[in-house]
Amino acid sequence: MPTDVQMEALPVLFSGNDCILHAQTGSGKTLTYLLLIYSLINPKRSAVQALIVVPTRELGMQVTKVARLLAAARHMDPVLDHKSYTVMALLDGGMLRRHKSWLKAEPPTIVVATIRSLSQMLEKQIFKLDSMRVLVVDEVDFLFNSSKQVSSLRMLLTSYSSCNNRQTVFASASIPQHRRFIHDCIQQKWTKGDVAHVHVNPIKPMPSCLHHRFVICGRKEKHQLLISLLQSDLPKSGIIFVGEQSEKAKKAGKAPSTSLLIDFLRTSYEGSLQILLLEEDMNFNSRAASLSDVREGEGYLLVCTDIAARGIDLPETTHIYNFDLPKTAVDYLHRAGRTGRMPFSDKKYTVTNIILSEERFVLQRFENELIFNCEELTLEIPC
Ligand SMILES: Nc1ncnc2c1ncn2[C@@H]1O[C@H](COP(=O)(O)OP(=O)(O)OP(=O)(O)O)[C@@H](O)[C@H]1O
Repeated sequence: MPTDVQMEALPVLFSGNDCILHAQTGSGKTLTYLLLIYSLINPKRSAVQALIVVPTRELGMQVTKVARLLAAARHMDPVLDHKSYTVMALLDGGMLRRHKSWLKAEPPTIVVATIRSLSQMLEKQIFKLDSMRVLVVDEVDFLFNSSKQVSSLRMLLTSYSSCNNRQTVFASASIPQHRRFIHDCIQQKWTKGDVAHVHVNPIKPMPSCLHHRFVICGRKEKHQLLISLLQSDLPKSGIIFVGEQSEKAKKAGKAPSTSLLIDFLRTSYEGSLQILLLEEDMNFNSRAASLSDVREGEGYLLVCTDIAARGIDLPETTHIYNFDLPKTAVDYLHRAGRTGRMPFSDKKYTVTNIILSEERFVLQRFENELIFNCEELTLEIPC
């Protein structure tokens, strides 16, 4: 059964239009663009026919997994003569040397890539994108906002500007100033002039299955308050978002808040959930290990920075805790959207903000901007 965004976007995509897919977190945008890709590409052609650009290795691994699941299903189709679709993940921290020989020997049908790894391969002319039928940029607003990634993305979009036999899809739950963005897309020829803007729930960007709360406490009480919340909520699995360490604190050799919180939880949390960490400064193998533990484990408490706020799909997550408030309303939207990821479920999921009294106005601003209500919760903090 298609979700709302799939119902609205698939006819547009199947009729050949370029599309800005703008719909709530957890609404099924990934399957939407993958269904377009599988409807157009031909496994008998030996060329890269679809490219999906993602902002992080973690999201890339997830999209690759879904693309491979669909490839396996298509492989069973007798009409296709058992010719298989191949999906290559070209992601930062991957084994680019191994990929090089694979690319030279037999180009994959679909490439899922982070912009840096992709640019390296294109610069060295290891493969070509001349036969590309679909170009997807997932979490497009994040990529345009990222000082490290935006220039390479612009270069890619300009070098492979829109043409008649290629479809372009830009996807995100948040596209700030979307009219301006669409105008730029057409002006710069990143999309065709008749690009469709599929905007689902435009007046309610936040999924309605989320219940938002806040607790006010002093700076030194935050850790203990989190323990009290975990004891009373008994989450099935939860994600705890912590602010990123400032460059100044890094230079001063201070321990990051994530490590301090992990150490605290390992000594003070008495529940049964596995405690895991995901942050930028970990090496890629540890990052991959954390996420695979999350996916295979019984139940988890994932302590992370905003690295896990975009696109990551862990449907078991029942609770989100903002141990530190995010910087912007858009970040709030994406963090909160890591729960409530079962499109047809009528369950409620909880997002809890642990804030200082002086941060109440910031949260209020997010509420106004994203049109949701946050309820105050009072909790006894044990000494
Ligand atoms: N038609 C469907 N029926 C049931 N489940 C679906 C359907 N389409 C997608 N899903 C599931 O919904 C979940 C969310 O989908 P997906 O990750 O594509 O969301 P998204 O819109 O990309 O969210 P985000 O903006 O947070 O990245 C996934 O677990 C996916 O398997």
